[in-house]
This record gives sequence, C-alpha cells and structure tokens, in this order.
Amino acid sequence: MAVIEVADLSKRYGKLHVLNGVSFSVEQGEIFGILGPNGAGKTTTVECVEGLRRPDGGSIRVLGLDPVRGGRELSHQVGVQLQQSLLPENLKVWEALDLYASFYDSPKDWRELLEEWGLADKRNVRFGTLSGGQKQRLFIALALVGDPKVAFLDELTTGLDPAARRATWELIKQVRAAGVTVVLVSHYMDEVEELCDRVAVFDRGRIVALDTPSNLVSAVDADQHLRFRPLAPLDDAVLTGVPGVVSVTRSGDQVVVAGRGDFAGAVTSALARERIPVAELRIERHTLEDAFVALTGRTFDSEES
Ligand SMILES: Nc1ncnc2c1ncn2[C@@H]1O[C@H](COP(=O)(O)OP(=O)(O)OP(=O)(O)O)[C@@H](O)[C@H]1O
Repeated sequence: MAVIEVADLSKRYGKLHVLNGVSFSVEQGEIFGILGPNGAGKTTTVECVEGLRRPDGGSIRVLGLDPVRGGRELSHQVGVQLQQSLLPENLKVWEALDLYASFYDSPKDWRELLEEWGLADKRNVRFGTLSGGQKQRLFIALALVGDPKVAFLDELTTGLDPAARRATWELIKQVRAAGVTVVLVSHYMDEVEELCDRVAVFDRGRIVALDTPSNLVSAVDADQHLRFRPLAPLDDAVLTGVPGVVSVTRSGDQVVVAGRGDFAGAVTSALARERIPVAELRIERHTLEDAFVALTGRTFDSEES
C-alpha cells in the first residue's frame, strides 16, 4: 500500500523552476531515500509533502489525505525532523519532549525515547548547552515522539561522529522494524546505501532515477577496476588480451586493470596460468556516487546552477 503518492509535482520560486514534474510513491514500512546535491529540490519536495509549502502543480496524497487541506488530521500521524530546527536555548531536554508529546493524541512515552536515543543523562540539561550530536538526536526523538506512521528525517546524521552515525543508522532500522515508514532526505551516499530500501535520485528539480540502491549501482555502465601488486615480472600483454579487459595501466607498483562484465575472474585465471603471484588484490566496485555521475554527467558535489 502506498503511504505517499506524489504525481507531477511542480514548484516555482518567482521565475526559478525548482521542481518540474516530480512523481513517486512511498510504500508502507519502507525507508525511502531522497538523494541529490545541494539545491536539487529535495527539501522543497519534502516540505510540499509535509504540507509546509504549497505546490504550483501536481497532486500529493499522504495516508490518503491532501497535506494542505488535511493538514490537521495528518499532523497527528506524521513526524517531522526539520532541517534547521531550533528550540529555545533555555528549554530543558525533557521539557522539549514533553511539549512535543502534548501536540499528539497518543504520543510515545518520551522517557523511553530518552533511553533509546542516549539522552537519558541529559534529561535536565538545557537545549543550548547540548553538543551538535546531542541536538541532532533530540530532533530525531522529537520527530518520533508522536508515534507517527510516517517520519520525515532531513539530513539525519549531520554533525554526528562516525560511531554516532552508525548507532543512529541502527536505531532508524529499528524504527522501520516497528512499522514506521521513513522518508530520508540525504546527500550522504553511504547512508542511503546502508538504510534505504529505495531511493529517488534528484537532479535539478527532477527525479533522474528511482530504484533500490543496489539496482542503481549495478545499472552503471562504466568500467570496473581491479588493482593488485604483482610479485613477479608481468608483461601487460598477458592481460590486455583477456576477455572483458579494456585497459591495463600502472600506478606505482600497482597494476590497474579496467574492464567490464566478468573480467575479474578471467584476469585472476590468466595470472594463475602464468604463475604470477599477486598481493593487495582488490576490485573497486561501483558506488552510488558512480551511479549519480552516470545518470547526470556531473559529480555529486557540484552545486546546482
Ligand atoms: N523560499 C525560497 N525562495 C526562493 N528560492 C528558494 C526558496 N527555497 C529554496 N529555494 C531555492 O530552490 C532551489 C531548491 O532548494 P531546496 O532547498 O529544495 O534544495 P535541496 O535539494 O533540499 O538542497 P539542500 O541539500 O541544500 O537543502 C535552490 O536553488 C534554492 O536556493
């Protein structure tokens, strides 16, 4: 069952067309990723879906309701982590959770959320004195305190250190396991690969691909690279004739073989046949970043113009 249905969404700011015909649906219980570089239109899309912005065209349904007209009814079933959420500096952690819980019909017990999100010992601490990571975890807890059916999380792990990011990912998986549908806005490729069941790749106000992260990666039609250090003299001609090999180059004492299809197995067989032992053998598999470049012709970090 689709929890969110977006069809042909368009949005302008003055003369700037920010969204042009964006369509997607989010199924119940999935983590749906919205990935794209800065300015691609991710936040505008999500804010339209949340009912915070009015689209210029297209239709949106969330749990069967129009987010603008059904806003009141929806707000009890939806949790939102705002991108630049700000709370009064003096508000204590427990007061923030208690306040947010009061907005909902049947909120979660915020004491449990404090435990889950590692904030139990910060209960009486004022918001203004929390670290960046603690603020971020509090914002996620606030998005979940209403026990929502759908949670929108925007730049989930910004400001968290690597261990805290991993811990957050595990908690988000638990949120999914509890049946909550999650829409995750991100520009972190690793996060999307780790968490998302499906991902919509945004570029310049359009969705250029929508699939599982692994399907997006395997659709990349570009050379793969196999690297190794030969431990005996190697004539490149041994490898250039191997089926699937596109090129053989050297990088210091490493050999880099570019190829397609099943070339890696054929290369290692050829090395074995020639009795050339190798060290540090590794295949550089494609990533979501490669998929983005293949889809748009641009690197992910280039800003939208
Ligand atoms: N209120 C606004 N008025 C005018 N232009 C806006 C407004 N909000 C966003 N924009 C512009 O619309 C475009 C899309 O912005 P949006 O925030 O949706 O992108 P994004 O993909 O979420 O980027 P980021 O990752 O930086 O948040 C950008 O060019 C942005 O400058």
